[in-house]
Amino acid sequence: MFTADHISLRYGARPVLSDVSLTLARGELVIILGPNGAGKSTLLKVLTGDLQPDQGSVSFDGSPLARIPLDELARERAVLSQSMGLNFPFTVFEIVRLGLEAGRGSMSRAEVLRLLPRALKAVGLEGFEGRLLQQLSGGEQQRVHLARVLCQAWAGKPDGSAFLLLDEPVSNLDIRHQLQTLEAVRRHVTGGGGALMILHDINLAALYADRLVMMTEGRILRQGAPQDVLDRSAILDVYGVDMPVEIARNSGRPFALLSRPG
Ligand SMILES: Nc1ncnc2c1ncn2[C@@H]1O[C@H](COP(=O)(O)OP(=O)(O)OP(=O)(O)O)[C@@H](O)[C@H]1O
Repeated sequence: MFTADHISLRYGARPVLSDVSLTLARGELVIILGPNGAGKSTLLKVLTGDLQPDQGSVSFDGSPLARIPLDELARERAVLSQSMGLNFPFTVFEIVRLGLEAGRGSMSRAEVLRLLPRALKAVGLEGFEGRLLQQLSGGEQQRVHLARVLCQAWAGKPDGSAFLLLDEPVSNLDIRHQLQTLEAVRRHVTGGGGALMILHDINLAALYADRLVMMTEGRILRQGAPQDVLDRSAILDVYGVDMPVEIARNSGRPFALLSRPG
């Protein structure tokens, strides 16, 4: 379990996170919503250990995050960042295998290699193994990285208990692949893992989250079950956009209606 306790962080003089507390348990899918610049990615980077908070602490399964060796951490949680910055002529197979290598613990090389086709299938990229990453579309590239992250999580914890920490994992995907990706994350969580995602689509977040976290200006405004968190006034507060919220008959989940401002 991840526990972030009273986190504050500044970039130079600018406060970016102010007294943020958040937990993430196995068996739970937590989705962070909030406007550009709210501090969502910064919070995720604090949870991954990439950024150190100025105040507060992060622990994983009761140990301070900073005390956990990086190779062990790589088996406990797999991270999808917003930008990958990979400019080498790697094939899809090579990229996804990076995840296997990062996560590989006690599993044999042959065992982990069997995870690769499963991950490519989960993101709808069967048959893409030999293609060069640079020659794929933006959405296809994003799905390759998702497959890499899934492989890392599965290889790291063969019992399915690893955590996925995903920064806007569906930002380039069409609706079918958005749903396919979120279903893969949901399956991971149902199988005993944990997942934290940053999304911008309010309705997609409300449909999939066990817990929604609404951030604005470096703070958590509300968190809880989607039906408890998502309402017209919260959306107005956070985004400055008036969106009536109804309950969808097919899912029983809240959904926000879009209309032109003014
Ligand atoms: N390396 C940095 N140095 C200085 N300021 C930064 C840095 N990274 C981010 N910021 C600032 O910190 C604030 C929070 O950034 P962050 O990336 O966490 O926002 P976000 O909620 O993830 O936004 P988005 O939805 O646009 O991805 C922003 O105001 C941003 O300009």
